Amino acid sequence: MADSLNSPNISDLSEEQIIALFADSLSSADGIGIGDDSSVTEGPSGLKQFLSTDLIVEHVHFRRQDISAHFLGHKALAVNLSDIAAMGGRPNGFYLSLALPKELSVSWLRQFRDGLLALAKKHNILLLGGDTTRSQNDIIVNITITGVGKPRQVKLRSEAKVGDVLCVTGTLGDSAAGLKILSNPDQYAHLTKSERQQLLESHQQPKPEVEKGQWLSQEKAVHAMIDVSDGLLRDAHHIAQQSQCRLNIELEQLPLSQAFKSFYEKNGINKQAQEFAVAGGEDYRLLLAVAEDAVKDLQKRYKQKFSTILHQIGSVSKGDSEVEILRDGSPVEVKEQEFKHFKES
Ligand SMILES: Nc1ncnc2c1ncn2[C@@H]1O[C@H](COP(=O)(O)OP(=O)(O)OP(=O)(O)O)[C@@H](O)[C@H]1O
Ligand SMILES: Cc1ncc(C[n+]2csc(CCOP(=O)(O)O)c2C)c(N)n1
Ligand SMILES: [Mg+2]
Repeated sequence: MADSLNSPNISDLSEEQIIALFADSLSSADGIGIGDDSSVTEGPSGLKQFLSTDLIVEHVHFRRQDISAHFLGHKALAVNLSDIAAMGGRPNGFYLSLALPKELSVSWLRQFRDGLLALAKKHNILLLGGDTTRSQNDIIVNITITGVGKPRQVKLRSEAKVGDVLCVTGTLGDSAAGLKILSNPDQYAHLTKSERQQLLESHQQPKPEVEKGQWLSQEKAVHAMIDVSDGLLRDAHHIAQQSQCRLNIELEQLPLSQAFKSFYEKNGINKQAQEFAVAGGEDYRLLLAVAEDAVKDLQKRYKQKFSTILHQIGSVSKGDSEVEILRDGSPVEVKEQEFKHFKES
């Protein structure tokens, strides 16, 4: 008791510092434990087993009036599937834990279930168990997901190499723009109905890139992979820290959707749009470090397979474990706020 009186509270710590209280090091040399998008252990039939867990908390990850129960069910599973995708794994089962306030309607819960199970069915994965309890006021959802992959195809955050090229599987910033629209609906009347719809959909119904992750995992030239959940800047930082090299991201190369550009057009501030896209979170795209001599061929085959572009957005170089953001080749300081649950690390 006396100790807690003198103790600062946890808002003085970063998320990384809080996690470090439970783990000696965030980067385990063999990639087995804490520090990646999932843990990696021995699985059945000589495969590796992936396991990951994610919390969704009302007021932190969503506001009840902003998202239907169906979409929330979808999103709760999607963010977990994305972590398995980032490892190059094939998801195979999940557990669902719920803390629910007594006043919640049965109809809300049924719709949540339908959204969740529709996505589970699409990915052919089974609900294996969970836990159910009461909460005072807020809805809290936790999903733990499992997956498998071939040992040589496991993609870690720690394997980026100096000279690699950075690629991203799709546009960035749409989800963060969707969140802005939900927060200030009147400010974005200049968007067409379909632009608005597209941005809201990215936020409320993200599409985890499971098939792309598995396809990319077969490529030896893909050295490292992570999913972009906290925002490109923060997630690139995780690769930089764990691979102990410098990541350089070129703002002009960032893939931005037409709807996202329109979202920003009103102010005519394109520079700000790029910075918003680099900082904004919940994109659920894959960021990868690829051997430079293989990237052109990989992009060609990726285009043939998925009819979409694997965007080249930067490079990996020797240096401190930091991320440098460049505009026209010169470093810039990004002023947009990154998403942080706690203090800046
Ligand atoms: N309380 C905790 N105790 C032990 N390990 C933790 C704890 N919280 C997070 N971790 C581990 O720390 C690493 C980073 O966690 P984090 O939640 O940031 O994962 P992420 O994939 O980067 O983000 P997201 O939660 O958006 O999927 C992961 O390996 C995770 O398992
Ligand atoms: C009401 C509300 N406020 C803010 C946000 C934005 N947001 C919440 S969590 C997160 C990063 C990933 O989280 P985690 O690492 O916990 O998976 C982001 C960008 C939101 N979706 N809803
Ligand atoms: Mg992740």
